[in-house]
Amino acid sequence: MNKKTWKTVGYFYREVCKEKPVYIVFLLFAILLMAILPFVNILFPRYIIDELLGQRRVEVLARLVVAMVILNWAIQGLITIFERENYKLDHWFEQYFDKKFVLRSMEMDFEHTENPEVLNQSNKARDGMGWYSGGLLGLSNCFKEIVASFITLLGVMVIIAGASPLLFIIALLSVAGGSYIVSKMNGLEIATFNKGPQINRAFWYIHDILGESRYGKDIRLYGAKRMLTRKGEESFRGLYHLFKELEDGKRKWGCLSAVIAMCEGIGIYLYLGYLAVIEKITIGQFTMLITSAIAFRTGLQNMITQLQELEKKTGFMGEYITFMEYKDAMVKGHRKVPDMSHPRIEFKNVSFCYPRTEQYVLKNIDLTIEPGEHLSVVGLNGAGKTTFIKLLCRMYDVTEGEILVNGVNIQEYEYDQYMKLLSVVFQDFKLFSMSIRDNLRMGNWEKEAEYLEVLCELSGIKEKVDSLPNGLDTLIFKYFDEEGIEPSGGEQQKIAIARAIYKDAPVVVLDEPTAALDPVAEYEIYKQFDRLVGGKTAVYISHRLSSCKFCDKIAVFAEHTLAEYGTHDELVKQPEGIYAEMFQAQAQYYV
Ligand SMILES: Nc1ncnc2c1ncn2[C@@H]1O[C@H](COP(=O)(O)OP(=O)(O)OP(=O)(O)O)[C@@H](O)[C@H]1O
Repeated sequence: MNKKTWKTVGYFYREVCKEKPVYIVFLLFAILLMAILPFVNILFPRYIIDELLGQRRVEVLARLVVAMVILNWAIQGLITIFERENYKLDHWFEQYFDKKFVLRSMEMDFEHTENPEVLNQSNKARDGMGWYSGGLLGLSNCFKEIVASFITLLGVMVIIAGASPLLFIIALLSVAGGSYIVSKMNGLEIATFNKGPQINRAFWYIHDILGESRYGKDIRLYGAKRMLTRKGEESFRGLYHLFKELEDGKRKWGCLSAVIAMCEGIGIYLYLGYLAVIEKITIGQFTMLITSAIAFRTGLQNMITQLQELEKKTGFMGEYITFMEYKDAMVKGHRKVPDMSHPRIEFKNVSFCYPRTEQYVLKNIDLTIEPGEHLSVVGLNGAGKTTFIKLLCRMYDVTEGEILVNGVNIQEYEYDQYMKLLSVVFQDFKLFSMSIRDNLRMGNWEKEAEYLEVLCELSGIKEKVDSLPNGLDTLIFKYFDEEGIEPSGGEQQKIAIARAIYKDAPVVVLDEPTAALDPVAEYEIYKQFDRLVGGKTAVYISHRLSSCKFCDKIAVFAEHTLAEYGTHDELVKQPEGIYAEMFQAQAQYYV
């Protein structure tokens, strides 16, 4: 067994001991009983047969048969009870490890979620804990077989030792052949597992697209049917070939294994039959030795197979550990965030390039957002406006410089507490296929129900909600419920704005919040802006420069840097200014 096997076994059983130590107790009892059971069926028949061929005492025979049946029944029954208890716990652990996996996926550095290597590893982790290994149940079954086989082997060896070393040699040769075959089969499975994730991800990507109605329009309008079908077929073919290779290989080695077992059986019967014919052993001993030789062979073969299986399974399950232990690069602060209703935000000489890229997306940004100030961020596409917000939200750490909130580098703050300072609506916000109420509350039940009503009114979705028979309890999208709604882009944006306001954080960031709104709704949002964000600090990214008018300051991003900064009145007067030019360009269509 290699180091990875030990590490994986240690990792999982440490968790078991920590969470449900009784699991180990049941496992040990089951192992002990499994080891004892074969001896009942090896020893009793010998005495029964010898009694039948010898004195034929009915009373002795009856006692032997009853004892054998009761022992078999009792041991088997106890094994079933312990296994049933462990089976229940296995399910508990299946959920436990899955929950840890899901939590890790949600808590890991955001940049990992954009890294194909991590995404492949995540797939490997999930597959590795699934049918490839059978999870903890698979691991425990391996253990049970290994330890029980080992104990049985020791006993059987004592029985056979008195008979003949030739029996050992025949069984050992057969086991050696069998083990070689198992190692070949395991190699095939490992190769399949390693090649699987890329093909799997491509295959499921196409499936997920087809399962989401929002892709339906583009698929039809752009005639994407052929392209997607082709790509789906390609990845399906890839998967088919992968598994066909595996099954063909396993079948070939399986046939060879059957031939070896058959040769061994013939060898043992011929040899022990010869000893019985020349009366070197009794018929009872013949039966016992045949059963012992078979138990020895199957025990040893089983032990070796399960050891190889353990190595293979822990290899698969080790992928889960690799995923769980992915190093987070972002600084983890531990400073408590003080109660702050009016934070002051400072970008100090901040530069940034995205992970695995070398080009700076933001360069030397110096900017202060005063408490309660409303800042409008404008600029051409790709200038770095959203990136500026992502840095404030700690989706990435800055490459150079620092961001301070109330004089403290945001990296020093405890992450979850820091997140409570921010209510953000990104351009690519996502609503969940849950009720409107759940989408607004996001598990936060502190606010009064009436507050939701007010919010719906402010963000302009009240009319829509009131028109629905189930009101706020209507499901968004139709994934789960025919009566779910498919909100328009603008309606979705209004719900997203309401969700951000519901969070009631001291800093509100809206990235293109009105892009999908009609002019009336947009006007309403502008009009309600002060009521929506109140005296909170707010950052407002928009290409519609009319929105800048109700902001205190405007930051103009160009060529990845802060090109202009000031009030609307100041910037609009700069003759060569970018802002003045953009404002004029938009304004001319309205005169
Ligand atoms: N995850 C990422 N990895 C690498 N580069 C990225 C990533 N996200 C954005 N970029 C690049 O960073 C640059 C700035 O993008 P950003 O989204 O900040 O621009 P923006 O000013 O908000 O643009 P828009 O007005 O179009 O929304 C772009 O060139 C973009 O391609």
